[in-house]
Amino acid sequence: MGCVQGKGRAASASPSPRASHVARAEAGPTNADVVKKENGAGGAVEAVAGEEAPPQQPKKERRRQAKPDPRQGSFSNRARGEQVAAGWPPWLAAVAGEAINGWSPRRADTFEKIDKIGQGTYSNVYKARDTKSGNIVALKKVRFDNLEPESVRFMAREILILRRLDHPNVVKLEGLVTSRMSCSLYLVFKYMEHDLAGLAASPDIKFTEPQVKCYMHQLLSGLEHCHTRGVLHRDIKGSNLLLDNTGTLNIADFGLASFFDPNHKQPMTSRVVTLWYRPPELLLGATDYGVGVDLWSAGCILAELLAGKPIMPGRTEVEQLHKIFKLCGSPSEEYWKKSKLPHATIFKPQQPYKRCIAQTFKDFPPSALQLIETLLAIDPADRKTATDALRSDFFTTEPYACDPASLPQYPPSKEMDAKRRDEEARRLRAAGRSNAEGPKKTRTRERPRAVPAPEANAELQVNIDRRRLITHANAKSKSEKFPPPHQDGALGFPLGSSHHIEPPFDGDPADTSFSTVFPYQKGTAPVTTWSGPLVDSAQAANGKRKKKSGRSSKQPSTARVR
Ligand SMILES: Nc1ncnc2c1ncn2[C@@H]1O[C@H](COP(=O)(O)OP(=O)(O)OP(=O)(O)O)[C@@H](O)[C@H]1O
Repeated sequence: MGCVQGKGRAASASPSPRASHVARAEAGPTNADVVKKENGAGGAVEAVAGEEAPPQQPKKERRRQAKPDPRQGSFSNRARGEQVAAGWPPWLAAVAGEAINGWSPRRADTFEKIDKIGQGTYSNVYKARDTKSGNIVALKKVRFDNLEPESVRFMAREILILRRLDHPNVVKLEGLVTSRMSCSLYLVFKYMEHDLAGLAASPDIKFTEPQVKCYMHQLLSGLEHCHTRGVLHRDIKGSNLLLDNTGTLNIADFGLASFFDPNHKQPMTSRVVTLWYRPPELLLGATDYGVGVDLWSAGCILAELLAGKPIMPGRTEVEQLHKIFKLCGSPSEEYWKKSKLPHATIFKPQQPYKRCIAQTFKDFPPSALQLIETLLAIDPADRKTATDALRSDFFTTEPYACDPASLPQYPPSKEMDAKRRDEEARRLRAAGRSNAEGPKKTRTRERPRAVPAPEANAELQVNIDRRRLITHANAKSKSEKFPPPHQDGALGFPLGSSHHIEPPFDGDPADTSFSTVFPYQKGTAPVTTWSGPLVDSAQAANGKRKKKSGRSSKQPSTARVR
């Protein structure tokens, strides 16, 4: 992209002293700053930079911001100029001024890359050493293929949200790495050794009830904080729940998160949340939703931790809704009427489904079952709040949650580690050694992967296009000087499943993938088919079966919502 590493005058530490002031000033949403601006039909996302006024700006400057340029946000030219002078790249200052306000960029050469530890839809994540502090950190490199302002605004939204949050169970953004001449950006986080998906999928790990309570308490505490600060996470799943070796859980990956204000509702996209953890109202096209979406995902995780496997592993949106109705019952007549969900006419089953959570999870502890019943309520209003969940019998009756520090120290178990083990096992099998020591030695079980939030940022066409091209690298394990962002290219394979199976929605006798009784004990989880395609609900409902086709399976819905 023609970027060269410049001698950007980068300050030594980030956040700068002013940053903590900014963080304080950002404490808690106000009507003015909770301005969720997802795009309208086919439109671009409004400037994230306009979402909140910079704290403590001189009056004159605030007056000038009264009529902000909607494309540029409310940040003044002077402020942008100062940011560029401080070492920020102009493309970032131009559209993400608010997000970087008060911070100074860290230089890439002050980090030593150790390993690639994660790959997301929009990012590569590296373990690195901060040569200034000596700390081990995670660097999330956000890919910008050609610096489209919309992509940058999305990333700015993630940064703004992260800066608004400050809680022991929410990942903390410690700084940003870039330079004036760079085309990319690294987000610096504390390094976390595990993620809950990795641990839960490990055949050697079985959680006790106090351990499940410990993880759930931390998850719900983190969610309570997000929700009271006006943030919906919108992608709660095991691989986004990071754990360190002290047993602390951090909610991570705010790439799909959004500001919301229950008193000033703005329509939001329904195309968020990874499929297995996506609540029925989103599958039914709701654009007016709230904390219930995260609580549903939390309910799925609670049941998964107790059952030892994902409880509703749908391959398509249609199948997901079917699994939900079979387990949680179909919505009541009253709810169909009240909710006015866009896809109600398409998906309303002819015969109502009866709720059978209690029978399905009959071996679960009663207080856990009670909480699952609440969190997996079909009507989001019945899921109540994270605060209510924290006060439930599940946490106030024995056995109590264990102390995080008493949790065992686990060997590496990240999705990436598990993927490597799977790949190694596959390689050995392919080499004809499957009957010898291979599978025994690697002691792995292939992990199914949940379909990520479909068009994660369904709002953003450029990101959808990019997903078709995303590539990944074979991680190197040697420690090396961290390259400047612009030299650290993305590599690899196109994302997306090649399978494209659309099960019939109603009364499908072929659907044997869902076991209806879960013992409260982690058994050997079956090898489950992975990520299904993301299908357009309307097409699916029309019963169109698509052939195996990577491209069509990744076609975004053209319907867009704000
Ligand atoms: N602070 C951290 N410490 C250790 N590993 C991390 C950290 N942050 C992220 N990772 C790893 O990198 C992976 C991808 O990170 P993240 O989920 O933030 O990126 P993403 O591009 O938004 O991903 P996705 O497409 O899954 O939403 C995580 O699943 C995790 O394994």
